[in-house]
Amino acid sequence: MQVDVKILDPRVKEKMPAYATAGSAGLDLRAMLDEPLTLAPGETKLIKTGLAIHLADPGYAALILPRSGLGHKHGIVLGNLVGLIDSDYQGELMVSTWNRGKDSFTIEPMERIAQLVIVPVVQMQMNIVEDFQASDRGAGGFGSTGKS
Ligand SMILES: O=c1ccn([C@H]2C[C@H](O)[C@@H](COP(=O)(O)OP(=O)(O)OP(=O)(O)O)O2)c(=O)[nH]1
Ligand SMILES: [Mg+2]
Repeated sequence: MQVDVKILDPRVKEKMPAYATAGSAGLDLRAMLDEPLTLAPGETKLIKTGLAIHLADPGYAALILPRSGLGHKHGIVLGNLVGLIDSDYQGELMVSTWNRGKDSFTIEPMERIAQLVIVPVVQMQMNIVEDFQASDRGAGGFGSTGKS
């Protein structure tokens, strides 16, 4: 799918986000920092990516997700847990970077800090009803089907 992209930081041009393998779902986003940024345990900083995208079609959205290595090994995840990029958003993609770990972590300029995934979206039209047609599950949830 073709998406309009604006490059807001010339450094992006040298290292354009790319799918690492043919089957990759995510494009890695880089930290457009001027100097290394140390995040103390518990600290959150909004980091620029130097990129803007305009999906334009409400049938799509983009998600910003953590990278598994950074998240699992170093506790570097997202302050908003998941970033949701609306199809009509035209501003710079920003990564809320949260150190949920116990140690300080330093992010280097241009380091790949998160990944962007395009997903299909369905907007719902609300059909208001008094009762739902019965389903097997009904209102059961939160472990109602047991463990094994
Ligand atoms: O990690 C993120 C999350 C959001 N955004 C941008 C794109 C998104 O379309 C816009 C609004 O995001 P969201 O709707 O999640 O935030 P909000 O707090 O509801 O702000 P708004 O009132 O602007 O919708 O902010 C980012 O750049 N990075
Ligand atoms: Mg919103």
